[in-house]
Amino acid sequence: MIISYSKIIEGANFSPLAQTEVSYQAQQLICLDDSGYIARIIEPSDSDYAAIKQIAQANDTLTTLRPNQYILPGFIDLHVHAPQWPNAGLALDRPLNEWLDTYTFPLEAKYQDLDFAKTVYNDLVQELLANGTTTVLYFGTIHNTANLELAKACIQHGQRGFIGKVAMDNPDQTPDYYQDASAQVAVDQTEQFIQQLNELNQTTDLKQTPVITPRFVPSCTPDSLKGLGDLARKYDLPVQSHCSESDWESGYALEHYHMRDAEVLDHYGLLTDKSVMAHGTKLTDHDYQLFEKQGVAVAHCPISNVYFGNAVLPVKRVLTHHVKTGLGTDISGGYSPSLYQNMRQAVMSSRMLQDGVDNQLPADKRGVADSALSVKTAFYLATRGGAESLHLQTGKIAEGYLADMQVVSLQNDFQTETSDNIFEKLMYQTSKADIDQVYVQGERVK
Ligand SMILES: Nc1nc2[nH]cnc2c(=O)[nH]1
Repeated sequence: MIISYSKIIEGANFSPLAQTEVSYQAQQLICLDDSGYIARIIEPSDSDYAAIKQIAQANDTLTTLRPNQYILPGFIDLHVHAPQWPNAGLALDRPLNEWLDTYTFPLEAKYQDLDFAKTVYNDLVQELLANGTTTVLYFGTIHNTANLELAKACIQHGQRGFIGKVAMDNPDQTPDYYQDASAQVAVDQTEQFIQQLNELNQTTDLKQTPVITPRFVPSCTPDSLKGLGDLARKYDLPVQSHCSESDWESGYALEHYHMRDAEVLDHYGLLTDKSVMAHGTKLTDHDYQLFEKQGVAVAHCPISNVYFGNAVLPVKRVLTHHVKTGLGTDISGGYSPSLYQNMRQAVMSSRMLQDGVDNQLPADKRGVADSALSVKTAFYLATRGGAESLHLQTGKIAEGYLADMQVVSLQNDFQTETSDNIFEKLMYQTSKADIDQVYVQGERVK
């Protein structure tokens, strides 16, 4: 049957097939329905290709790509601190706890100023979209009015946001100018934000999801962790936190709870199949087993981990344990808003893990065998890995998936005889300026 679609994009596309495989199609019609899904993909060999293309041309709903343009799924960033955007690129030479106290908490405290919040959040959301990122898992601040501004910026500019009011009530680990006044306040404000966001969602088709967000074990008290675990269960919502990010962080849990920090979060009901834990550089095999059992995902933040992680996350090992894994920029522990840059760093860090870095050691003692990631796996993490972590039907160019896509130009188009060459060049050479179009749920947002 010949039907018309709300938009059709004609061109070549790459899409993840599996953790180590990517599919390439040289020419297809990607047909979108009016709820923002890919309704149908039509091959040039299909008998109705020409007729459907002609209808779209007549309706002015066809976009035909140039020969050097490629469609990719939109990226999913699993870890962004929205309020830290003004600090991107600053102070990365300090250890995590010092960086938080000296640079991060003073900046986050400023978001009681709504004008400041609006300015920063509008800029950040547009910047991430311009970099091809269509869904983001955000930490906000402790301030609900500012967190709502972040949600409004996502709606206005057309990005799918998962947004958490940050809970941090431990007076020993948070400054008095930036903390929740008590565990009860942290939990009540989190519940209030859930309700406020649900109300805001009545006004839009692009739903923003509230996320339970204990900052990390050190900045919360046992009472707030327990209250937040109860909320996660009551509302069946995603949870995000930092877990085993550094020697200091994992040491804190051992010293104060005599448990690993993953176990502390699990004890309070915060590890569920909707939980996304950032970093995890210090997780053990025992923790991976716990994550697999509970269905917890890891947000791998390869740039940030170079500065604060104290180790390289062995992504292949994590995947071998069947732990869902995606990528995060961790602005501003990571300096770049681009998941392309993070895919590259994921590959580079994994190769350094495999070879080792101490040139005084013999080759066979220097590294961790079988650690190197391919760029195809990095692409998987930025697309399907993120989507699986958030239970989203996206991250793939396929029928029945959300039409979250980016159209990228390959400028340096020498040596492009094979689709693998084209794919590798796109992964390693794309910059923001090469991302020509971005679609979220079928709407063009760049
Ligand atoms: N990278 C990073 N780690 C944290 N641990 C607790 N808070 C933070 C943060 O803002 N950034």
